[in-house]
Amino acid sequence: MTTATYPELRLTQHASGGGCACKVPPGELERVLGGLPPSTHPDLLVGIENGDDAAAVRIDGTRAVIATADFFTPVVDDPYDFGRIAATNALSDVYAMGGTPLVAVNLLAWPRDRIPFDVAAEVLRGGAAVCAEAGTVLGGGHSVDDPEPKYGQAVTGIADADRLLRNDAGRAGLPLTLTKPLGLGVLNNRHKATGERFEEAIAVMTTLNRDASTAALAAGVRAATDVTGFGLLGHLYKLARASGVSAVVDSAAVPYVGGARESFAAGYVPGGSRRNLDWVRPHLLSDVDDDELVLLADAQTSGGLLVVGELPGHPVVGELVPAQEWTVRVR
Ligand SMILES: Nc1ncnc2c1ncn2[C@@H]1O[C@H](COP(=O)(O)OP(=O)(O)OP(=O)(O)O)[C@@H](O)[C@H]1O
Ligand SMILES: [Mg+2]
Repeated sequence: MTTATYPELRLTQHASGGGCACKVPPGELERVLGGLPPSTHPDLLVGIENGDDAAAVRIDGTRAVIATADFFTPVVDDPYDFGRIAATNALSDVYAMGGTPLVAVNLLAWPRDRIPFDVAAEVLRGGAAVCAEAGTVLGGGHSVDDPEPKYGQAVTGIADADRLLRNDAGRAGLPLTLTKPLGLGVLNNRHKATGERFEEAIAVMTTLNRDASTAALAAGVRAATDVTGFGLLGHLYKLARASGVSAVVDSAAVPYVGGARESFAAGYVPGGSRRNLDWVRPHLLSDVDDDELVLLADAQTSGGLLVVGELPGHPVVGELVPAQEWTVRVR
């Protein structure tokens, strides 16, 4: 079964949001999670206090289990690509903690009365292809009827308990490296509006963060996060805040997927990107205009790793500095 069987089908038209841009706004999420009782279990190495990428639980003297779940509405029309992107994004949070994903289970929601359920098979096939590439066992899943299609995975991984890539381990004086270009939210927004296909964006969103994670661990990196729905500025703000430092971004050094700037200038921008900027703005000092800031806050789907340290082959986009009255500066 392929999209050729349903040539008119446009998955993105069946969802209000799309991809990581459909995440709950960061400020609201933190307010609600703040009401949860804190976990004091002695083996919990990383919980929800700093909004890190996944939970980490020590299981013996050296190892930690990494647990995470991610699912969202279609970010592209092609069901196979949607499956690949959602799975790549779900595995990413394990890589962002410095872990190896061992087993994934599918999370599927489908409006069976509006989209043939056969199409869901294509989504699942895309997710399975990514797990095969990652060497992750796909071990089952859960499926529900839902007014909007959604897909993702819950992923369990393993990591060296003393070598996690945490978002609270950033130190002043260290460079910031970004392993994928930005602009994915802008291009996904244009794809949803026009149906145009952006091959480079799909290639970026289906690239595993595995190699970047392995390179970061080999380089002795201690702090990293993945850049997803809250954008570079949002995730960098969270990392700097959790680490008790401030961060400087060199806007000219930040890479973008081809066509992103033109698409932004033409008015394609997800609502989530502006919300991200609004959230960070009280903690921001900027030498650049608002358009540049919205691009830097663009809600990414299956974005790259933001690494505190240098990685060969990837651009340094800024640095961490001692804490200032602002948390993020863009120059
Ligand atoms: N419903 C929830 N209950 C408990 N914790 C939650 C819930 N939703 C989100 N969180 C926690 O809030 C933090 C931020 O979540 P968020 O989804 O932005 O991060 P993430 O897992 O890194 O996602 P992404 O796939 O975008 O990288 C994480 O620590 C996550 O575990
Ligand atoms: Mg994450």
